[in-house]
Amino acid sequence: MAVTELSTPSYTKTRLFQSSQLSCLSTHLHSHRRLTFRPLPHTRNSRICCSVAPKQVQAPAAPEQTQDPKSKAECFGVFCLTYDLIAEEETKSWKKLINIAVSGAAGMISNHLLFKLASGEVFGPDQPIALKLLGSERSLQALEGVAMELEDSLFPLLREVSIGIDPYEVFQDAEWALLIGAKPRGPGMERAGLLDLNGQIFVEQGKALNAVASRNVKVIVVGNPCNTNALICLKNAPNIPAKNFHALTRLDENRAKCQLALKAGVFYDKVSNMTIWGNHSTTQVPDFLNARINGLPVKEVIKDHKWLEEEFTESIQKRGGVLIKKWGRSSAASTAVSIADAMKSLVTPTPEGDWFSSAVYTNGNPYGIAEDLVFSMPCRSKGDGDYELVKDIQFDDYLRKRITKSEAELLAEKRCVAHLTGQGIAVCDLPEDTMLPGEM
Ligand SMILES: NC(=O)C1=CN([C@@H]2O[C@H](COP(=O)(O)OP(=O)(O)OC[C@H]3O[C@@H](n4cnc5c(N)ncnc54)[C@H](OP(=O)(O)O)[C@@H]3O)[C@@H](O)[C@H]2O)C=CC1
Ligand SMILES: O=C([O-])CC(=O)C(=O)O
Repeated sequence: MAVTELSTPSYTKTRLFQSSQLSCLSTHLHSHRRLTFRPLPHTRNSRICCSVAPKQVQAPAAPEQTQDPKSKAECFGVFCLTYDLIAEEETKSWKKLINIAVSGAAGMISNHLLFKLASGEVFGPDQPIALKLLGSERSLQALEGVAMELEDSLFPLLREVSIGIDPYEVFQDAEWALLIGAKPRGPGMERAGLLDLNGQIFVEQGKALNAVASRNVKVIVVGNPCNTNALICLKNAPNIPAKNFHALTRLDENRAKCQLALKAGVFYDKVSNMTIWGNHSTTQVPDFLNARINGLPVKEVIKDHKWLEEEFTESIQKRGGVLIKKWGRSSAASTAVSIADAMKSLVTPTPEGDWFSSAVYTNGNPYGIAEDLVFSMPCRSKGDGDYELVKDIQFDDYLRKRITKSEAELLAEKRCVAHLTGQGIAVCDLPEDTMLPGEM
């Protein structure tokens, strides 16, 4: 590939220059989606950048016709350019590129999340990223629209974007997999039907992660019912540590912190140690026994314990549904914020004495919760992507009873998807047709 060193080695300028000049190239590449562009190794610390003259762009290789282009993950537009990385002082200190795969990438949550990730908000200003976006036949065109917006955003840290509809392609070498895509429950659909339908998606995606993702990929399942989808996914990915799978309950934690702050008349950064226990459903348990406001137990600050047990608890369990009634669609922006929070909690050391909630695999948990579930619990991280469960937690009868109810629900969901987890024949005896937060 011919590359020319620009006289002004300003990284920002270079990116702007490229993008404004390359719209026609981008179009050209779109109209030749069948062509395969052979990427050069992604290098760091070299002092050359891509230039704008057509000859300076890597020439497309001869078309390879062996694979159906629809099933192949392809780089998108300006992200198909290969160039040696710029030699700005800034980029010399950049870390190694990380691969982030996102399913449901054309959906509403992703539409917020992708831009947060690309901005550097989660991994910091020295962490370049590659986004690998999974869509479907039905969403492929919308996915191109998403990728076009990413192009137009000129994010310096966003080095690669590829889109595709085959998880075996898209999840290749993924170090993070954010599994957002799932079918919403339609009118008249039983919860068992939803578990089965979405479960099939997570069987396939678990198998694909197992086959092609990084062996230490961190997986966050958002698509509902997220706890049981995460269980299905991890059971179908036996070569990836079960500990690496999370189901998102950070939105519930954030909601609970906000409502406690409101009641106590403090700003929400004063609320800490907030655990959500159990399922991301209306049986979830926002734990006001162990949470703190200004470092004090919540029950010492909010004396109205009846409010905590009844109004507060129910308002968190059902907040997603209330929001849907007002908005006409489910929480997307705040969910994206909470996914970013959940990721940051794993890559940043947890502040001393505090913790965060995540639904993780119960395997030797210290709380007596049934093993082999994905259950939201209090976690701490050293910032290395891993976590440990918090040990010094108090329980009382109220908390135990509520946790047991959510546990029973998850055990029933597990029996209902046994055919998808390799654990025998499914028996759907869901105790009551409890709801996702958004179904109320
Ligand atoms: N855990 C949590 O805290 C929260 C979870 N959620 C859940 O996140 C998920 C995504 O929400 P959101 O982005 O708002 O939803 P959208 O409807 O905007 O996007 C969902 C995506 O799921 C994909 N999908 C997969 N299979 C189907 C199917 N059979 N029918 C229709 N779409 C399908 C679609 O992408 P494609 O066609 O590319 O496959 C679609 O783009 C939902 O399951 C929602 O319930 C939402 C809020 C909070
Ligand atoms: O059910 C949904 O899609 C919405 C949801 O999970 C929530 O808002 O917590």
